[in-house]
Amino acid sequence: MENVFDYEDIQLIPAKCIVNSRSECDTTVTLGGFTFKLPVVPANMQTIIDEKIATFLAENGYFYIMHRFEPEKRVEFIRNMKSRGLISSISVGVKEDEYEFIRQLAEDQLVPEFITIDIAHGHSNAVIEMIKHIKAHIPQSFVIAGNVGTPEAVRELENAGADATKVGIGPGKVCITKIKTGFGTGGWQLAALRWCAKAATKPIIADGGIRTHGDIAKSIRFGASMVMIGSLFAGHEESPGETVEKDGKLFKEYFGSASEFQKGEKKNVEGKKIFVEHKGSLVDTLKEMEQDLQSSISYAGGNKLDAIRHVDYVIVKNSIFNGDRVF
Ligand SMILES: NC(=O)C1=CN([C@@H]2O[C@H](COP(=O)(O)OP(=O)(O)OC[C@H]3O[C@@H](n4cnc5c(N)ncnc54)[C@H](OP(=O)(O)O)[C@@H]3O)[C@@H](O)[C@H]2O)C=CC1
Ligand SMILES: Nc1nc2c(ncn2[C@@H]2O[C@H](COP(=O)(O)O)[C@@H](O)[C@H]2O)c(=O)[nH]1
Repeated sequence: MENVFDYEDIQLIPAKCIVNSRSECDTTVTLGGFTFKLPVVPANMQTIIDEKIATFLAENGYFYIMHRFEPEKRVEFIRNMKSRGLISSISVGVKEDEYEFIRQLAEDQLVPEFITIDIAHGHSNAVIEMIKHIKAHIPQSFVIAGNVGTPEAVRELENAGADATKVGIGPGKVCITKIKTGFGTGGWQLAALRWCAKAATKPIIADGGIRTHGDIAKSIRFGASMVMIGSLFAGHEESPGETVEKDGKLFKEYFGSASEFQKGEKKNVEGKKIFVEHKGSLVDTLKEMEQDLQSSISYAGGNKLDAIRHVDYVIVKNSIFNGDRVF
């Protein structure tokens, strides 16, 4: 692999502005035949999304993926979303029970619009078999498969029938895969995304490592159709994590899906728990993300998201922040 870089190492180069106001810039994106307000999806993790947030996002035109850590609630969740005329978007694993779950959905003719296969090492026969199983039983569902970090993996999952692949092994804020295994895209997630996107014939979701709203634009530039984000969505009033007070300040917990806290046991732990500062309302963050992305589109010299895909860039190697803190 030549040129290896990450979000911090890149700056996008402005092109002549064609709008009179940033509000003219359109941040919408289409995935699986549906149009969403932002090319952003909160991570399918238990401290990031719950049924209430999923409903809010669906009602307001945002994409969401419900997590898979309360498997017994999924059927009722899909039924509820459908009864309200909302998109249902769930996650599955690859263990035996999940095969039965998919068969059950098919039998009940309960078709989620989106199914995400969510495991750590997605370049595996386990994921390939699950993609085929879903496509055999509920072919109408849009299948997102992951996570992967190489073009070979993207091709194999696409060939197995995945409608989109999710790229990112180890760049997450609460990830310790890189430390515990020595593997992953941590530290070069943006370059890995570019590498994978060159091989992809279907949409790619960039997952993990987003630390600023500008990183969303950079992900789009390097080939993502959608960006999955955990840490920036943690710590909101609405976030499911526990709230704690420390020295008069409010914090909320954010833990990894492969952490001891999620698993309830210390086995194959590849995630940790952190406390993030309370951030206020999720609505405000979504609004700010939209405004920042509208601004990115204007700097790209266009009025649609696609303009960002064509801008030039420079590699500045860790010097963007010039020693400053991000916020
Ligand atoms: N994006 C990322 O960088 C990472 C994300 N995660 C998240 O943590 C959660 C748990 O993930 P995961 O442990 O995969 O889910 P599961 O615990 O459901 O495991 C899925 C299956 O894959 C097997 N498996 C897991 N890791 C590997 C591996 N490295 N090699 C071979 N087989 C493996 C498991 O068996 P067994 O446990 O017996 O090995 C199990 O059969 C998910 O939500 C996932 O997205 C976790 C790590 C990295
Ligand atoms: N290695 C691990 N990765 C994890 C774990 N739980 C979630 N994740 C991944 O992180 C992203 C979110 O990243 P962020 O930088 O935006 O916070 C999430 O979507 C998963 O792919 C874990 O326990 N270990």
